[in-house]
Amino acid sequence: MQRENLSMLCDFYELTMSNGYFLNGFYKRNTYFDVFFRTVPDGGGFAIAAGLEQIVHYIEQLHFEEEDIEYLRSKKLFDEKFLTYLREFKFTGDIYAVPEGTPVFPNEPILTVRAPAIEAQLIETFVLLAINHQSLIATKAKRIVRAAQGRVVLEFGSRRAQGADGAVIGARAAYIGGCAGTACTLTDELYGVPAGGTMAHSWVQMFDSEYEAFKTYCELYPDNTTLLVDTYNTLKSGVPNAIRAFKEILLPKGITNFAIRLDSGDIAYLSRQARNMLDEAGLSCCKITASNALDEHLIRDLLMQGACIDTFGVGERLITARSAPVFGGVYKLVAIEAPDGTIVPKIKVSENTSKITNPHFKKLYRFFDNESGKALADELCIYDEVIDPDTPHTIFDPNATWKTKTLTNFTAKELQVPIFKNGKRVYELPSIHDIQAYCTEQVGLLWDEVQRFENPHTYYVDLSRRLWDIKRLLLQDCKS
Ligand SMILES: Nc1ncnc2c1ncn2[C@@H]1O[C@H](COP(=O)(O)OP(=O)(O)OP(=O)(O)O)[C@@H](O)[C@H]1O
Ligand SMILES: O=P(O)(O)OC[C@H]1O[C@H](OP(=O)(O)OP(=O)(O)O)[C@H](O)[C@@H]1O
Ligand SMILES: O=C(O)c1cccnc1
Repeated sequence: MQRENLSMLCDFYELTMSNGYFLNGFYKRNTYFDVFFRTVPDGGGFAIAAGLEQIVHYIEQLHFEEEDIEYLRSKKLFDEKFLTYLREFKFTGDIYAVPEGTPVFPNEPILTVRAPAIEAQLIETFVLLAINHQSLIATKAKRIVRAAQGRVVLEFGSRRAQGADGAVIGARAAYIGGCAGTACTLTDELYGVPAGGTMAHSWVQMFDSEYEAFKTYCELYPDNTTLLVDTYNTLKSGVPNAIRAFKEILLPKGITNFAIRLDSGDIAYLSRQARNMLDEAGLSCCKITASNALDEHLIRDLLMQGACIDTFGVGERLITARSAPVFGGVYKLVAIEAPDGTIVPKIKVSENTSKITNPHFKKLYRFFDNESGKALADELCIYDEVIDPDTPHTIFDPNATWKTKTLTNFTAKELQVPIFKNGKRVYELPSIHDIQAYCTEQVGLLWDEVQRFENPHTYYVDLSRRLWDIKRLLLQDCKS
């Protein structure tokens, strides 16, 4: 969380390598690292980038305390001069990243670090954990929200999250992905994600009667009351008692924005029956919330069954991204600077061609069709390449180079923006509401074929001709 110093939250090898860089004279050598991922969770067509704000806070407070240095000394592995260097350690490099909420695709750099070797190495673990966690949850939330087809989705998962960060930061990411709010109070206090909720079964059980429980709650919280109707018998007692409480307590006050919540049983059937009962009682204003181990598949299924649901409360399957709980973002060295400042591209080779990295300090462009406004393809270019939108631009599939497409009436947008320059922040963090709105807008610019749940079209992430040539030469020259 943003108030803690998390400099020691790194894999131990970052420190042993850094000690080695220090002793081998590499530590002033500028390096370039890219963060990218290889597959979209759940077989989706796109992911949502998130986690940058936590990285910014982390970088800004990056330093080692005396007690950290004492701990490292106790390991008897680190050179005294390295430990002295850590005393003054701070981040002095550059970071470029796509803004949070941007739809992103496999193999493109979400974030790029240019920094002296030790600095770039030491931040690897935190940078990856922030992006991997929040991008995972934002991507899952976007799927769930899209399945709800405009209905409200609330994040209810804190109690089932994997730890405090999983809950608090996870709820932040869920909001970026389009949830309307969260049950997590701390996420509201820290990040301004609207917190709210309904009631638990314990409230209903506490009173002598269900009606008394409902009546008391309506009197206490007349605005936005949601009554949980499944503690005893949803249709025989829960809904009738709720109708009575609404009519006796809220309607006379002119209040009409209330709801019931269904949390067990056949939600499609119960919601249709409850809707009929509410309508017949003249309470068509009453909304219906549903919860109980929901996810995008169940929500789609419920809607296909004609469920009458206005709001979905989604907990465990969202906050743990249960169906695909790993966002495989990686942090790879793509270039180093020679002592004269020349940028030397580096590649990581693999038997598995999809794991071969894209070398060099790069730019990431997204092309939009000027007529439809839709995103056409992304292209990775060398850092000094400029794309002229007034000249036709031919892109090609890097894995099947004969497949080409020439773009004419297009806009080219650079996706990464500078976040840090020489260790100083140059980026103003947007509000969480602006991030959510940006995410909604940008996802709307993807073709439906890329957005669909099953077997989406693969969105093109191409390499410029220059980058492709450099990659090919590096692969030819590569020495083991
Ligand atoms: N109509 C439906 N179609 C598909 N899935 C549903 C439907 N109604 C409920 N579910 C889902 O079925 C799962 C289990 O519900 P089930 O009725 O077996 O248990 P429950 O209602 O939690 O039981 P309990 O009464 O003990 O709380 C939940 O994930 C729930 O969201
Ligand atoms: O199922 P999820 O998607 O995780 O949604 C959150 C669940 O948490 C609550 O149940 P819980 O049994 O923990 O408490 P309650 O019955 O006392 O509300 C709530 O009633 C939901 O069922
Ligand atoms: O407010 C709610 O209804 C709620 C909050 C957390 C978990 N389940 C439900």
